[in-house]
Amino acid sequence: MPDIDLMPSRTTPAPATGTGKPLSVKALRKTYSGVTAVDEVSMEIAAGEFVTFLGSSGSGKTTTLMMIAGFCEPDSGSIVVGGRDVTRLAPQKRGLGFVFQQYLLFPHMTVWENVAFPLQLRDIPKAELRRRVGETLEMAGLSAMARRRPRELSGGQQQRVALCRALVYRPPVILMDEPLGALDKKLRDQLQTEIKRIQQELGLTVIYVTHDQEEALVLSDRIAVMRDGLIDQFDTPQELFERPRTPFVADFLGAANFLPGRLQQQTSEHTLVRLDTGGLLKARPQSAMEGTRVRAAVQPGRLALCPPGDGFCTGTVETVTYVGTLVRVTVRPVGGAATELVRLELPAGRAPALGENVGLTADPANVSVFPDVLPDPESGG
Ligand SMILES: Nc1ncnc2c1ncn2[C@@H]1O[C@H](COP(=O)(O)OP(=O)(O)OP(=O)(O)O)[C@@H](O)[C@H]1O
Repeated sequence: MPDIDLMPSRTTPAPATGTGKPLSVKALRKTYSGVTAVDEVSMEIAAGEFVTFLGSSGSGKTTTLMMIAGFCEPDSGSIVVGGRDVTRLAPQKRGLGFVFQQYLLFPHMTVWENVAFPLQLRDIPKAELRRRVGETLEMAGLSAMARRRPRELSGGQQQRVALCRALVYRPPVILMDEPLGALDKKLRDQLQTEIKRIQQELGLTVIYVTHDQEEALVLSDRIAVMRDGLIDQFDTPQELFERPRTPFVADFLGAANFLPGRLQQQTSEHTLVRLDTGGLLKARPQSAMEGTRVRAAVQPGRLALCPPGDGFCTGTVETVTYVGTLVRVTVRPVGGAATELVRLELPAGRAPALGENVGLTADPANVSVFPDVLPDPESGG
């Protein structure tokens, strides 16, 4: 973590108004001793958008955020905030708000003083300051704790104070790096809802970093799925789910089943895949060549049971696990060489019996097809 000065400088320009693009990133690149951490990341973020960088550890999320914040210098590329190129500006001159996993509150100051500090730095008149701090604390449910010091607060309350301090001066963009990472699951869920509510109420533009898929799905208008320093796909949660562009996205977001087979027919309406288990699976149209090896991806929640012989595959139920109102089922397909279990998520009322012989079916609109990178078994490779 760099030496962070969280406060805006007195010369920070007025935040951009709610029009146009508050943030534009072009071809950002960063290498560390020959290792590429971020490789040509570009994106445009609209006013009021909640955008999340999602990816596994080491995918370049924090490095990208730190370059936008100004704590890490890019090798190349540019960052434009509210129409102004800030690529070479110090963090405190970019006028952005920050919330990190570590709360970084001033321990000797009360909650009120912590939140008022950014406004004092900017010489905001006293009456205006009182109004804005009061409103911000109220919104975050912290009014009753205004006189406490950080050590007298829980982790969740401290993080709310940090959030208030970031939004009290209404920066055009707020950057958050795993802000809920140190909290337990229940508190995380509660604060996610609060962050989303405040963001929507104030129309804030937020860039958020997390490795937690569920958190990203709950919070985001758009998610940039990152892998090896690159954005695999930058889309709405629904698009990522329904139209993943890479196997990585399908797997990372939906823990998809990948069913190997060969592309049999391609029309403008659908793609037909002859699965290795023998059945025919209909998917949405793709741009792969007929005859090539492919993997059909379908999420567990998008599969349904049908009578054996009716669907794209028949198999035996191996496990049935109840998870609240859902039931997780695994099916061992019969036929062909494929032995991978197929995972389903069904409403609890539709649970099959262990050992039952079932058919599997899926709406073609929910099936993606990707070229297979594995050697073709029929070519002897
Ligand atoms: N200061 C540094 N020096 C050398 N390598 C670095 C440095 N910071 C990051 N890296 C490397 O750059 C890559 C991207 O790191 P980054 O922290 O951006 O990933 P991340 O997706 O945020 O991961 P995490 O979720 O674990 O924080 C990693 O391979 C990491 O080891």
